[in-house]
Amino acid sequence: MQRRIEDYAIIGDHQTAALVSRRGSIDWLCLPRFDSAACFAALLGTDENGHWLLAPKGAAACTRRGYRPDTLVLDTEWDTADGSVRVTDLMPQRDVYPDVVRIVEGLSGRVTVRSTLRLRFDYGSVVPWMRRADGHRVAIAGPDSAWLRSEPEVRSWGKNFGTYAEFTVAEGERVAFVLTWHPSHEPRPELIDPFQALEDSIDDWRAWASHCGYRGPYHEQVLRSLMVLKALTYAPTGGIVAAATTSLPEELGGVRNWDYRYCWLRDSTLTLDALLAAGHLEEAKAWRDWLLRAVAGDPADLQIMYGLSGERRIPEFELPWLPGYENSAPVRTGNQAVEQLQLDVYGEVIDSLTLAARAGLGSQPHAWRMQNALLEFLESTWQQPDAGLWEVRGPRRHFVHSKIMSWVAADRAVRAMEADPGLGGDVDRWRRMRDAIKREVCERGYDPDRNTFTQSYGSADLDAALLLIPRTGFLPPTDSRVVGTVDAVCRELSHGGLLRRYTSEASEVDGLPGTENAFIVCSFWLADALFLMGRKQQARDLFDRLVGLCNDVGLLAEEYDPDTERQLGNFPQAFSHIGLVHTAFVLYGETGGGLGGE
Ligand SMILES: OC[C@H]1O[C@H](O[C@H]2O[C@H](CO)[C@@H](O)[C@H](O)[C@H]2O)[C@H](O)[C@@H](O)[C@@H]1O
Repeated sequence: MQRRIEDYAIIGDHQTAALVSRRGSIDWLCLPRFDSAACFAALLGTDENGHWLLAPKGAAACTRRGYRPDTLVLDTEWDTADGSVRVTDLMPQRDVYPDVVRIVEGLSGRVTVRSTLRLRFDYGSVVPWMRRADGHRVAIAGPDSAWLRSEPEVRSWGKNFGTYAEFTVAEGERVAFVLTWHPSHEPRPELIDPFQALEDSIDDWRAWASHCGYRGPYHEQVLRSLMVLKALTYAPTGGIVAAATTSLPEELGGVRNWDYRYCWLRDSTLTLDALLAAGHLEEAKAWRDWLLRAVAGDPADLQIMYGLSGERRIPEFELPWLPGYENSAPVRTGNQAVEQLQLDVYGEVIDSLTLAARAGLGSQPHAWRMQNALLEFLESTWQQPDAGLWEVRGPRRHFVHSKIMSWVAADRAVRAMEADPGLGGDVDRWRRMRDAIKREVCERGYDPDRNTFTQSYGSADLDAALLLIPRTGFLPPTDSRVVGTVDAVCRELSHGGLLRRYTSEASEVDGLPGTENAFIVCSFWLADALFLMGRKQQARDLFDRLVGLCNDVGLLAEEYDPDTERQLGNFPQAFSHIGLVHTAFVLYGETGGGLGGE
């Protein structure tokens, strides 16, 4: 059975998230946090690695599905020969421990529904002991325990290390299942009322969505993207994960499989910019506080990513018992990129803090002190080669995008000090740094013969990250070198009308075997650049195409293969949804001129 990435929808409780397929199967869920071990890992293996199927008996994919408007509550419906039935999936905001609520409702006729639950703790490897207690089914193994109950109680039985239930529903009848996780050494948590939880979830999401400040076309898709970004935010700390999954491949059958369940400074700051643009200040404040805690200490020890609570150690290792999505092995947890030097993050952090202050968050003395410390570190580091924003695993290089983002760091500090001399500090020092970076990039990162900036100093390769130049303010969008770069990137990186990050033959740059597909956010960057250059219709046409890549419930993975028309890479990915929101604001928003620059 093929599990297509675009067949999944996300539900979540702001601490973790589950992926639900069109068959009605939850095939991915990590408990209790995004970065915990998965108890349903069928997505990266088989049903035996854990899943929970709830659907009409013998049914295949649903007839239709969709989120309740302005919520992350998912309705999946089947029309069968015996009638129609709906399963409503949600993860209510938790008090202490996480719950998955699945409510079956008869819509017409009388339909037999079956639940097949295979809990497999520790990424699909541990089969728990199951027993009955107080009318519940209880799974227990090592540190994990999960309780399954239904309301009203329905007939259930255990077989072949699975838990089954079967019942019929007629029109208007409802049966709710609640799966609750808790540490196995603790007593069973308080029971929640699943029907009340449904009402509360709907109210909570709608209240949040009502603050969305975007008023342009594609409102529904923009709002859905913002909700995905909100769902990827870990509420207890304010940290934001890059995606809900690990190891969904960038190339089917390949090794480019990474764990995205951590907080990248780059991805988080861009998420924040998107949320800020739409008026969500609360998340911005929570993230700024998270950042100040996470990076506290010596600026030389700044990491490019952290765990959800600011943890610094995220060791990368493989899970050999999981065959991987469509045999794309290895499956990895942790991420070795945590050890890399990536100079762009300084610019992204400082830019984002500047935007947050401007958006009304108010300045925070600690934040300004931290920015100065970061700049001091960058002053002595910007001339070094680094791994770049693509986190290449080949040798370090002088990536042009990294240098430009170093320029952004100095530029935003200069501008903040010019606007508010009371901030304190040596503005001339950062002016000198800013000018030195610009001089060097224009000399060493630009190829006058081809009229394009290049991926790294002296290289012939191009890089889609160069499309960000106009939005940073490094050069105006109409500068002939910028126009030349945009044209060259379009020519050389185009793949089925979308863009790759860099030339696929550049595996000596990224140090990895194989190749990859179109990297979705890069095409949004192209739309932004085209718009800023005045090619507005071309930008709008591209945006239309990109919005059309979303799956039926508005979700995007990291990459897209235009040949097979399949989504690839981790899912749903913040980067891609950030791109959608940002470009909508650039093309149609009231701010009109972009979020991250002039
Ligand atoms: O391409 C190799 C690298 O791929 C991953 O990095 C990508 O995802 C990050 C999270 O969204 C993003 O910040 C980065 O720009 C992307 O290149 C992976 O995390 C790396 O370990 C890997 O080297």
